[in-house]
Amino acid sequence: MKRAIATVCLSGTLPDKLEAAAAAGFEAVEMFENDLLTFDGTPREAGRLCTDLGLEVALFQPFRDFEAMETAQRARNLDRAERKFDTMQALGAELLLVCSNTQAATLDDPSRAAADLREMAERAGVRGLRVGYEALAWGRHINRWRQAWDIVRQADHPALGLILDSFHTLCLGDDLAALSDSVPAEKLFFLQLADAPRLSMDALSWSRHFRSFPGQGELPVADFLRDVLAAGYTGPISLEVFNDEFRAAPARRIARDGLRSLVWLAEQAGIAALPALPQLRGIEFIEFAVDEPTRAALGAFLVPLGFVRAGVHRSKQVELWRSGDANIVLNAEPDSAASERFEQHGPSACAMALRVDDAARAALRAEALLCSVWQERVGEGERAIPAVRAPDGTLVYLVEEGGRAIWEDDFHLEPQAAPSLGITGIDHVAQALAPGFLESFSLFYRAVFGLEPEALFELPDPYGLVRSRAFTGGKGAVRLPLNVSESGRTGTGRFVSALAGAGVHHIAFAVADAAAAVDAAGPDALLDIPPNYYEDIASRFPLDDDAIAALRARHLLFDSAEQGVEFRHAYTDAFRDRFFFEICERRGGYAGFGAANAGVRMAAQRRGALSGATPRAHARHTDGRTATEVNTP
Ligand SMILES: O=C(O)c1ccc(O)c(O)c1
Ligand SMILES: [Mg+2]
Repeated sequence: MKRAIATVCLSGTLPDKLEAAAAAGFEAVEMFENDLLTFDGTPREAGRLCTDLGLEVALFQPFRDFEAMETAQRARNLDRAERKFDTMQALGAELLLVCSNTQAATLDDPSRAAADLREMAERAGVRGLRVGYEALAWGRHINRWRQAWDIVRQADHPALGLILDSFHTLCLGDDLAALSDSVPAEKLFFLQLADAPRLSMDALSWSRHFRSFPGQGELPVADFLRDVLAAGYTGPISLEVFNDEFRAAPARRIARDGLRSLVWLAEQAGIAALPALPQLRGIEFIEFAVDEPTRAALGAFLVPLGFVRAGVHRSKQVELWRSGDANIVLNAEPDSAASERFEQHGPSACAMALRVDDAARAALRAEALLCSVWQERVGEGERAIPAVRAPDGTLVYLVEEGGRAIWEDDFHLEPQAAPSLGITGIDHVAQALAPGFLESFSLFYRAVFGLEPEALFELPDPYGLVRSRAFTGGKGAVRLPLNVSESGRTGTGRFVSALAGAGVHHIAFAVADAAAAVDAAGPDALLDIPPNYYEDIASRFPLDDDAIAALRARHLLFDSAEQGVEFRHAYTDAFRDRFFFEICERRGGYAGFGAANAGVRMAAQRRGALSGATPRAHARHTDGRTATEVNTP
């Protein structure tokens, strides 16, 4: 089955778009008329460009406002069609998309529409061309595929068929029920696919600005594809996405995301197999790129959370820091992926390791989904751990559970002090993304690791809104909230600009008892929360005075989904106004992230940043000792 992409999906000039589509591996394109109009060359030259790149022009579009007009306009429209047929023949495109008429002047007369389309198809057929009719969701009289099909059936011309577009059907809450009973396979001329987030707005604005690739949104596109294939469709599967961010992003990245979405969708629709999804067991470690001074500072910053240096790498300038069962790797090795990251971005998380059932199979799946798989050079006797590159270049290591822990192979482990905070592991890792990366990351985590999107939250930072959607998998073993802010002044926005890119913004450690953990960390380790917050908590939740007092005394934030399903959490200040840490306790299967508290947290962190205060957790150990000394009894 041919895979195609509409030129409108991609940024740049027509040659940029075509090169990106070909480089990603598409076999065909839909030529948008506007991309041809602005191309500095003839349609024949555009066609040759496609041929040279190995791309078929599977469709030319759109042809608008054609059918069911008054008589005078009808003649002009047919002339207009003839001119476009000339263009198509020069271009080497055989199929024209006619979208349903949106003009106020169009007649509500399906017979007229059928007669007009029949005449157009007759003229196309003479030239060996074909016409496909698509119902736009905002068409004046025709906005459902069933109406479009009634007209195509009535027109009854071999050069006229139906074009299906998942967005136009799914955005209206419609589906393809009865498609295979009503439409013969040879009348299905073309298939366009797009996903979108569920938004409540008019269909036209939604379609023109917020479409996304399958798997990046919330519409049941895989079901849609399955229904079209069940009806016997064998033509190209083509992506048609109008998206403000995609238009501005590098064409090659977007084209690759597009093909990744089709590879994944083929699996979802049951027409192709990929190596099975990994079983996710948790987050084994987070790795930070540091240099020597930053390593000491970050180590010291982690001490109040119970972290101690637990090991030193056998051959590299890498340390393992550990609190309970949570692992943080501080990598200062010159000439490594981490040092490259440090040079470009300063202190930042450069890798995350997921515990999986089968690392080799997970890597094969990632490769099948067009991800680059990376392998750091290893020393004698050290473990080779494959890593997949996330869309921002961060490495996602694949660590197999069972057998010897990687730490035993690669590190000289040091005897540890007893864990003082009761940290049981990494609860979640939140990433701040530059605008335009949310769709890329969503598809990456969903397709490669099977993480599923949770509800979307809008979090009020004092200086702008932050949009947040968490991806979770392995029954809560892996939780990754993704945050995006259009404003450069929010915590998320400042982090993204400081980092010149996306990255891990905070790491939450799971504890069994948040109150005990805060007590163990000490009164200054965690962020102050204003008293107003606790007045509000008292009004929102059925907590008694003692429970409120216990939260307030420890600056713990609280959330509850229902009786007994509760979340208690607390944050550090940000390390150098960059990333920060959280401890959290889940009770009764609480599955969220305390989104309602994010605004309070962001305001408190902003106060800290504006007052120029030394990060609290850091301040405890500015007594002249280095992080290593602090850890050495
Ligand atoms: O937004 C539009 O006008 C438009 C045009 C052509 C299409 O195929 C489509 O799905 C939408
Ligand atoms: Mg369309």
